[in-house]
Amino acid sequence: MGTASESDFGYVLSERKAFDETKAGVKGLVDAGYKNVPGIFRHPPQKSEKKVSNLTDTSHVIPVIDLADIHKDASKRQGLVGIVKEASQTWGFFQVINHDIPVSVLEEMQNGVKRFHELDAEHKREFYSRDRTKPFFYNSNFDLYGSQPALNWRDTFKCLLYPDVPKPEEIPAVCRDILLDYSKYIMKLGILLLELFSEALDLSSNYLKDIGCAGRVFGLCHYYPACPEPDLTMGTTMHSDNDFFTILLQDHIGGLQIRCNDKWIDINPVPGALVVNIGDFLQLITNDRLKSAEHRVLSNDVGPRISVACFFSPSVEASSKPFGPIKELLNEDNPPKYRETTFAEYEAFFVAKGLDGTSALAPYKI
Ligand SMILES: O=C(O)CCC(=O)C(=O)O
Ligand SMILES: [Fe+2]
Repeated sequence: MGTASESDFGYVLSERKAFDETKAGVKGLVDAGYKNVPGIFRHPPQKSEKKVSNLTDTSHVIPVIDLADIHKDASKRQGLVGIVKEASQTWGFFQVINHDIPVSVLEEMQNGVKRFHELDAEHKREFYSRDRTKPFFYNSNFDLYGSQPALNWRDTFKCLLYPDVPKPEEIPAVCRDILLDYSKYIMKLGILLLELFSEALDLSSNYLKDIGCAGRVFGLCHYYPACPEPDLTMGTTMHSDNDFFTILLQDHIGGLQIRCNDKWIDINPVPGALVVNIGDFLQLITNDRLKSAEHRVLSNDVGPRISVACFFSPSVEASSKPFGPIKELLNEDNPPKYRETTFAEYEAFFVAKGLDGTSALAPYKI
């Protein structure tokens, strides 16, 4: 795999394979001293869709919701539910602070992810896999063999967090303790968010939890190496998440953007905050009451950028059961907008398609 020139941009299966077989990810390219982005990572020009700063235009500020008062009294809670509802309907994204996860835990989680990705290549390659059923594995570009035109400048490890965590010996020692710790905090916050989403929909507090919206949770722990030519590639191409909702921890580097009215809006890092976003499956079961937003991550000449995305999905058993718009949310004026589907079918479609910029929800629209 030589250094690519401008002209050999494109989908070259043999080069993707050669990259895969290094089992060293994008970090391996950087360590090998690549000064140019190889052709398989070169995206068609898209950053010309200019970044929009949300600093000057207050209509583009994604809310930062302070959860400190959530258990204080009913009217405070009602107020917060209103803000969550508004943000989930308008943006599909918000940030939360005072969420009860100590900053020391957030920092150690980022450090643990960094330590894993910076293990020596020989040790790390033992964990390299494309077997999605494994409770812990790492690779680069889950959709490497998909149809998307170019790869992303990112490596990822995936760890199951609920209902089971991997056996201790299945998790590398450098991130074992913190993953086990983080999973407990994330479940608690995830259940609270499901209560708030339920209340925002005028359903009973436990509704979304009881239908299995926190049946299985896993973390995607991303490492975006500094990129020598960041304008030629992407950290993560545009997509919406294929789950009910996601709790995302991002570091201080930035680059996460959401798409709104054909503009890209920055989700600026806020110290101590977690980003929450609605996934396609919550949009489907709420019949478009809550919206999943398309988002992407720009690559950067500064790095590595670390992020941890915790995906809330149906349990393995519930993945083969049909989900459709919640009956309580339907009436004559609000007929179902989606046909029923199983999560397994939807997920298989999402994975086969890869992050090619198209919607995985569209085929289920009535
Ligand atoms: O790294 C990020 O900030 C976002 C990652 C993401 O969008 C995802 O894992 O679905
Ligand atoms: Fe995402």
